[in-house]
Amino acid sequence: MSTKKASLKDKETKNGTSKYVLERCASVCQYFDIAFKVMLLGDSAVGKTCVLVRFKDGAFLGGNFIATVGIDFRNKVVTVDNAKVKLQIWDTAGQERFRSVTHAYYRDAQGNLCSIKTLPGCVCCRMLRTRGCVRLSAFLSSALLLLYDITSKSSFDNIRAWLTEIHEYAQKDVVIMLLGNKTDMAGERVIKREEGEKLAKEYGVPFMETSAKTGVNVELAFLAVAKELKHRAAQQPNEPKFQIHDYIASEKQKSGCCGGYM
Ligand SMILES: Nc1nc2c(ncn2[C@@H]2O[C@H](COP(=O)(O)OP(=O)(O)OP(=O)(O)O)[C@@H](O)[C@H]2O)c(=O)[nH]1
Repeated sequence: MSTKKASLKDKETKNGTSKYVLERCASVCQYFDIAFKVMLLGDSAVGKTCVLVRFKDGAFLGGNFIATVGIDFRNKVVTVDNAKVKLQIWDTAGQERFRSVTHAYYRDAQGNLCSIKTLPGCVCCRMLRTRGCVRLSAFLSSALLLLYDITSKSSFDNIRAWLTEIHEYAQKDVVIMLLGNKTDMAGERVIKREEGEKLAKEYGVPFMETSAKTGVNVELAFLAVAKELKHRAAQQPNEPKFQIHDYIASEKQKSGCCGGYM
């Protein structure tokens, strides 16, 4: 730690809060305007970690499959309508034996006030109250990206069970999107796109097919839920409601990409 930081850290403000911590909190506050949680769910090996890595780093994790143990998260800040939106993306383990861990996080995926968990002794919540800063107002709501693998019938069949579980454990107003991953594996496809579309329509959730390998639709999936969450959080009374289905359709049209029920 630099001498400057060390000396700042040593100094206490009137209310006992270190100036160093306050300054760090303030700088992180400026980094984004609003934060949301996005959870990746679905059977083991459908590609949750790969989708996250594709979105976060623009790379594909090929090679040997290493199953996620427990739960992990990564942050990415995206721009939505000129606002900096921080997505805290939780990668869950698809294996049945970790299911109880995942359940605990469904509920926690909402209303978590202090997002700057990386700072020891973070006083951000106190800062929100004392400085009237509303930009970090909360993880106002959250989204779930539910994945199946288009080459695995069982992962598709299990989507109904996942949705039942989500309705049991998650907050009622959570944004849900269904993703059929691994579209690059056309030769091994066992689930037609229409089947994914039909299931999504039945549950009234947006749907698209993705490939963590080629990157197709991965960014669009995250941006669509970020936009939906941001609009829900900042919607003015006389503003028209954001339509995630229309947004996805128009973005796909722009890119000339594959259709899909939304
Ligand atoms: N061809 C292809 N392979 C993929 C794609 N996405 C993931 N994979 C492969 O599928 C395997 C499983 O991917 P993961 O991302 O680790 O799966 P996961 O859903 O996170 O699995 P758990 O951690 O057990 O829940 C790995 O071998 C990946 O390389 C994709 O879009 N295309």
